[in-house]
Amino acid sequence: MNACTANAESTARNPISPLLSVVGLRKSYATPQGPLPVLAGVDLSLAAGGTLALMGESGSGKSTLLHLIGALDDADGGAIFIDGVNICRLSEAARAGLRRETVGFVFQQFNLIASLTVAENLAFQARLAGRFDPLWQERLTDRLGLAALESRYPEELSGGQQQRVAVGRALAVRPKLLLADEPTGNLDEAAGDAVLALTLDLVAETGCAFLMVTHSARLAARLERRVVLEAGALASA
Ligand SMILES: Nc1ncnc2c1ncn2[C@@H]1O[C@H](COP(=O)(O)OP(=O)(O)OP(=O)(O)O)[C@@H](O)[C@H]1O
Repeated sequence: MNACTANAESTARNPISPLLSVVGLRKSYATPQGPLPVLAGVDLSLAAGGTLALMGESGSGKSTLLHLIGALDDADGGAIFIDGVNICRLSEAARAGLRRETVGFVFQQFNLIASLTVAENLAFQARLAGRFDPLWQERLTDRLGLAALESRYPEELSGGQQQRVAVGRALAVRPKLLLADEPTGNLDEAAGDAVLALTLDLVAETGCAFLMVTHSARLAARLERRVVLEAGALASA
């Protein structure tokens, strides 16, 4: 049982909660100078199908928060409910299942598998999750403008093309929540705009919730809501 489990609310499932609900989340890192507090009681909620931009200065803890929501790291206290389940109370195996099936990730570095083609990269997560759907893969490939590139390898793609594959790979699983950490941070403005527009279209089509970390107020304005992380807590932007 981790500290997050010990401090979380006792109710494991809350049927009326929004898709994502973060309650009093706390996280510090151990450093040689002592604990570095990063999140000091973060509260956040996101409805199914909603889109939210997470902003804040460099080092304010945006990636830390995203990693906790994606069950990539453990909190020190508080609770994170996804679809009514407090993920802090899950076993490591159940958290791995959540990362595979329920939560999709897109990172600034596209993180494609170099030895796999575009088509194989697109299908990779869905096959792992036992959710490969050839019709959905075909639709994603078309919608993302990747049909002519299916047999290429990542090194033969532009950054924008690679990120479109990464978005498709995450959505091929039909996750309930898509988390993106600066997904356009390595792209020029035109390519970044195109990737975000496609992502928002597909997110709307699948009905999944979308939480995106960005430094760009211009891109954040494309999402329904914006919050800013400051001094360990969130405020509306
Ligand atoms: N594993 C770690 N160990 C110690 N300190 C860490 C660790 N990971 C992050 N930090 C520190 O925690 C703070 C928050 O980092 P985080 O990466 O979450 O910020 P961020 O808002 O995403 O920053 P950026 O916008 O620059 O990506 C920073 O001061 C960072 O140095």
